[in-house]
Amino acid sequence: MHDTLKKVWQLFTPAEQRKAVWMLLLALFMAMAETVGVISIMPFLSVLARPGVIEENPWLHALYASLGFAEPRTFIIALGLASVVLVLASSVFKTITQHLLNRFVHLLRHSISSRLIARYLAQPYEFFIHRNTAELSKSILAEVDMVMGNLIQPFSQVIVQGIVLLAMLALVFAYNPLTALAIVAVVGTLYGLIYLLVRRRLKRIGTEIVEANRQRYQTCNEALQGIRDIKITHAEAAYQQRYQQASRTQARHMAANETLSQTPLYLVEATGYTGLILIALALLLKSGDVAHVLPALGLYGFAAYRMLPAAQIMYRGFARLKFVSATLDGLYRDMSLPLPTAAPTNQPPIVPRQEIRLSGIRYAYSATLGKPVLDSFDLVIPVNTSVGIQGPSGAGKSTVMDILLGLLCPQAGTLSVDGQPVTARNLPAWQAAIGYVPQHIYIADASVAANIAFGTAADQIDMQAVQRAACAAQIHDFVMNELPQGYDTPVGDRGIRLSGGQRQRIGIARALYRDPLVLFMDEATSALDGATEAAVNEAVRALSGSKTIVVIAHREASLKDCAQVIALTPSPHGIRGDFMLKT
Ligand SMILES: Nc1ncnc2c1ncn2[C@@H]1O[C@H](COP(=O)(O)OP(=O)(O)OP(=O)(O)O)[C@@H](O)[C@H]1O
Repeated sequence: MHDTLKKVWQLFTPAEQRKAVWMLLLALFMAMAETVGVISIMPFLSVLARPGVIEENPWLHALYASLGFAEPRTFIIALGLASVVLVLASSVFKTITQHLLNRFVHLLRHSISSRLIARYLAQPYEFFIHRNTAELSKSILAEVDMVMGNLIQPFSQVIVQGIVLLAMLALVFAYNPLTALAIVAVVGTLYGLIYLLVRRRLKRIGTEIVEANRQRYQTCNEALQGIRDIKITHAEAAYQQRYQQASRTQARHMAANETLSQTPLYLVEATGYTGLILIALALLLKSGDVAHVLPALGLYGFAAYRMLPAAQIMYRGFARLKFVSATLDGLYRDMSLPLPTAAPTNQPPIVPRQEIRLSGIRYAYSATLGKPVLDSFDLVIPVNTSVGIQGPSGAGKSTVMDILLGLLCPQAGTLSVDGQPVTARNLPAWQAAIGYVPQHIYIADASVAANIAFGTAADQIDMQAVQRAACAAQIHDFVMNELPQGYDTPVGDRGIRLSGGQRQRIGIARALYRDPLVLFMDEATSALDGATEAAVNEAVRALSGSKTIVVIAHREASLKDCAQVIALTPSPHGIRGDFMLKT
């Protein structure tokens, strides 16, 4: 448990840790207010039952005398009113404190999930090659909530209720130490035994629920992203079943968690009330006078009324700590991902004047570390020329492009621009100089203009640049003549309202929006008809008259205008780095 709490503590920023200490203090005051509220009824009950107690009890006597009461009846009324005021004041204080605690917990949820998404986004591209994106969404959206709901919120309650419990016990102890010890023994043994019995099961279902959640998110993601293939292959039932299985496991485990963390309440409640009746009978038999028994019974009754829920809430907090520990482990691991040192953002773009060069590149994907895709690979791209990269499927064309883009970091060799190596520090400056059209274009559910000016805030979109890029990409006429709201027309989720070729042209326009001097195109025109492809290629070349263009294409025709074509060929040893120059 110490380990779990340490992990939770480390999820907080230093400011949140300080705030947590304040919250702890507030919780302490809240518990004290609660205790004062409950205890304040005791003098009232005592005097009500037996006014003679005013003379016997020095505190009550001093109060009675100093406030100048003439008769017990008005004193009883005053005590009753004072108790009501104290209970009301304590309720107001508790409500305010509870709101502050709730605010703290929910802002913490917001802070942790925001920091988690920021940490993911700061990871190098290679991180996303290894991790399933549905799993990352699950961590940001579901697991932070799960940890907050099952751990931090209940834990703040454990503290408040723990203090209430201690205060009540102290009260009973002051009145009758033996009874207090008996309560500790009975309630402690009951909860302790139940906790020992269920904790393994809680941990197991807590681990299984992480896996069930992963499956739910992944299935949902796959089913909705691959809906076309699902429709064609009639795979709806298979996906539905996969989702149902995971969802049912999750539901069963959630229910088991609820039950396991609630069950003792009924048992302990029954034991508590049995104990109360036994104490009442014992007191009555001993004194034979109901008036003598009433204050003691009032005290035990109130103590039980506050203690049993407090003990239950504490037990539930500990049970949930066990249940959620597997989820917390995953969250803690991801929140501890190293943050790459942020490169300065105000560097001017690295615009090549002579050449872009790859030298001695070795790159192996981590899944196949022993089998590099590229080994001792060299490539020189002179500026203001267009270079084509050709080769059979799987030869490593996209890998070369990803290294040129700075998305993949080679294990050996360098990418340099005019002799200046591109490193993590100046990578943003290199990327600011390039435009890229990927093989699969991602279209956001936004307007045509927002998709072309991708990543630009809506009020900062340069419409002139949008139109210039759209004209070059041969999409301007379509946007103006056929879309109902022109550049403001929403294109639907992943551009579902557009044809493949239209999506591709939007991708090309996006790469051209910032009018980059270097343009990388990975199968960028493969979905276009011959005439449109020729027009796009011509427009790209003509756009500034002096661009360095690197094109990957399967089709010879797509590369016919390139000044040189590099053909990647797999070597007999599985190492692909040989290339031949066609001019
Ligand atoms: N994430 C990855 N993990 C492991 N291996 C990978 C990964 N991505 C690509 N590969 C492997 O690297 C090799 C080169 O892939 P790459 O995508 O660069 O080829 P390509 O020439 O662009 O192919 P295509 O023309 O089919 O797009 C392939 O053998 C592929 O299986």
